[in-house]
Amino acid sequence: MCIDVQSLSISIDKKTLLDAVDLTIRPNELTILIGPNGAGKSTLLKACSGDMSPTYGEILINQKPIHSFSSAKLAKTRAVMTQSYEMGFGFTVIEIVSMGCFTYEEQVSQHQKREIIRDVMNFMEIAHLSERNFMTLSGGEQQRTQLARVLAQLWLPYEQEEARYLFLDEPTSSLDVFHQYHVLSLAKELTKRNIGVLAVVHDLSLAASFADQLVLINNGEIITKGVPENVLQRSHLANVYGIKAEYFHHSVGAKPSVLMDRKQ
Ligand SMILES: Nc1ncnc2c1ncn2[C@@H]1O[C@H](COP(=O)(O)OP(=O)(O)OP(=O)(O)O)[C@@H](O)[C@H]1O
Repeated sequence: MCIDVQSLSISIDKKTLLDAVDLTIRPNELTILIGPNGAGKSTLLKACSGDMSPTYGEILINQKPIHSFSSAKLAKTRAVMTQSYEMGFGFTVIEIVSMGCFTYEEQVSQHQKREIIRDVMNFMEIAHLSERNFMTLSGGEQQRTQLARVLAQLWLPYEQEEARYLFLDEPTSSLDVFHQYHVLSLAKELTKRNIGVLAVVHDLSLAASFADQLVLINNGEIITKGVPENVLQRSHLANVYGIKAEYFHHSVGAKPSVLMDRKQ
């Protein structure tokens, strides 16, 4: 069980967005995509979640081609948080979170759905915002609301033993330091429920602290992938970001970090 991306290429109007990408996204792992602006991270996330079609190559979810999934089956198999929240207009927080329950069928009672909504709102610390209009929230509050919505979609264990997946495009971009760690800790926690998580994160230290698999992308290609200490080598950081920086992990209990040289 995994998402298997094989020789994936995507081109639009003669521009190559992704070029021969191979990647495995495993349940029980947090995979983090890093890379400069315009590298192709969101495009790869959209392709893996079924929101964008390959020009070449194949994406298998749990051994089945992604294009063979009905939209209902896809919605039960994966949840997606994108960078834009076009659906927020005119809704309260609790209404938005409730939208995450659309995949649950008759066997889930209204009472159970209310419990799911309550639990995910508590989890994301937005219960006090329940009746607020989404458009009046701060950027961080909006992000936590959208996260609660996608969590609601995957909150109940799946009846079959199929792996599921969560896609998060820059889930920490508007969050303060506490909530950045909270959200990635939560993503990591979800991997223990047979869920594979793919997230785009710009902060290299944050990515290094949480990723089981780190994937460095530039110009639509995977430059390297693996454990953070191998990916975040000085030469890779220099070539891809044009920065002088070093990966540090001082002791087992401490989080790793990527430190920039004083002189660039
Ligand atoms: N629909 C599209 N049509 C044409 N070009 C596109 C389209 N979508 C994305 N691109 C281009 O493809 C490249 C990769 O975009 P993508 O959004 O995947 O980058 P990213 O790594 O997520 O960047 P960022 O960190 O800035 O969010 C960019 O140059 C972008 O302008």
